[in-house]
Amino acid sequence: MGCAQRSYPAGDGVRSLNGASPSRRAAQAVDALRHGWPIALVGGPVLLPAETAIAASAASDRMLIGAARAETLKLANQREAAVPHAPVLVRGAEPFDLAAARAMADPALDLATPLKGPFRAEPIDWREGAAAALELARIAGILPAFMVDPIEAGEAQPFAPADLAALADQGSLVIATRAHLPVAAGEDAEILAFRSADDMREHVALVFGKPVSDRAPLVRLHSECLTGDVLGSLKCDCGPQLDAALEAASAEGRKGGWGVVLYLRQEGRGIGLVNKLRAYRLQDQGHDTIDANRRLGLPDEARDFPVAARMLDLLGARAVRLMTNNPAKVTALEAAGVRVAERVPHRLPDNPHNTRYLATKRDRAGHLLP
Ligand SMILES: Nc1nc2c(ncn2[C@@H]2O[C@H](COP(=O)(O)OP(=O)(O)OP(=O)(O)O)[C@@H](O)[C@H]2O)c(=O)[nH]1
Ligand SMILES: [Zn+2]
Repeated sequence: MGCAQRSYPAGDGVRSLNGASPSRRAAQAVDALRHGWPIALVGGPVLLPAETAIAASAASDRMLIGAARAETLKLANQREAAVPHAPVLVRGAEPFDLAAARAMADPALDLATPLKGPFRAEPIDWREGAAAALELARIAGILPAFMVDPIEAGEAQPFAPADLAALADQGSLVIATRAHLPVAAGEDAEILAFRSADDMREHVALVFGKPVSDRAPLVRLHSECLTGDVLGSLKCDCGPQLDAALEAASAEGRKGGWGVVLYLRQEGRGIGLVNKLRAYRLQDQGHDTIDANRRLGLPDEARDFPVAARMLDLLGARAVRLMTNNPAKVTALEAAGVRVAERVPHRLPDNPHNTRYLATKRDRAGHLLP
């Protein structure tokens, strides 16, 4: 192989954008990554997602990974490692085939598949595109690792870094439908489902009591946790927190006020279920919840709080009493335009499996926990 370093003039690829809108290109790029198809960065290389790639004979000289993953390979400099999900371009001594690329992508495999170096970090002159591609991988819920300009990659989906903004636009979020939903916490609850053209995830709100605009509702922003909410996982405190939030919101309704539980489909603090389970494997190897995310090359916090603010706005709640132990959540919601009139602590008893998790939230993420 040994292909010469290509240069990527800004216009390269623009001709192949076919006049599609940024939101269509962004949606098609996420879809491509989920299917294992390559994307063609405008002003940059073709990138093949290592985890999902279906091109069995693909091979490349270089890979794009996150800085914290590169640090585990002793490749990131200090400045890069300070931003764990910053892009790092890595050249291998030998070309990466798909198996080698996947081993590079997934740190949870390191014990089983030792990597064959030496590797070398190279400067990236398409940095904005590189960062956008890693973010796109997070949104797609796959490992942030790409083969760069691979041979035999198949047809690529054009993607411009600026297209990413379309995925963060809350403008199109609407209440899609609403219905009465009797639940264990209260028989008079109403469920509202929200939809946005740019996001396949359907968030919901459960409202107890009568919304009255002159009274701040008691609100819980609950982030999806399939393992804790549905399966009763003891590794976190999500299940008991959800039950207690529903009870508290319902009690507020019974007292003549109103209570709201937003159920936000942002699994694993926004990295998705599969990547959260990969983080659990790393936790089993001794890493805490924050380092586990970072070693995967992912942010330890990637939730979208503006979407919660938009939902509250659609419900008519401009000020809220927020049930949380996480001051960063208060700040994020206020930054998105919702006044937090009061922070209401939302602590539940711990268990032997989640004490380290809760201690990490307290000591490293600033949660107000005993
Ligand atoms: N990536 C990752 N996500 C986790 C882990 N444990 C729980 N989660 C997710 O974390 C989210 C809940 O966030 P927490 O940090 O527990 O709490 P919080 O919502 O910030 O704070 P509170 O409002 O005080 O509960 C859910 O989306 C869970 O799926 C983990 O070990 N790794
Ligand atoms: Zn959980």
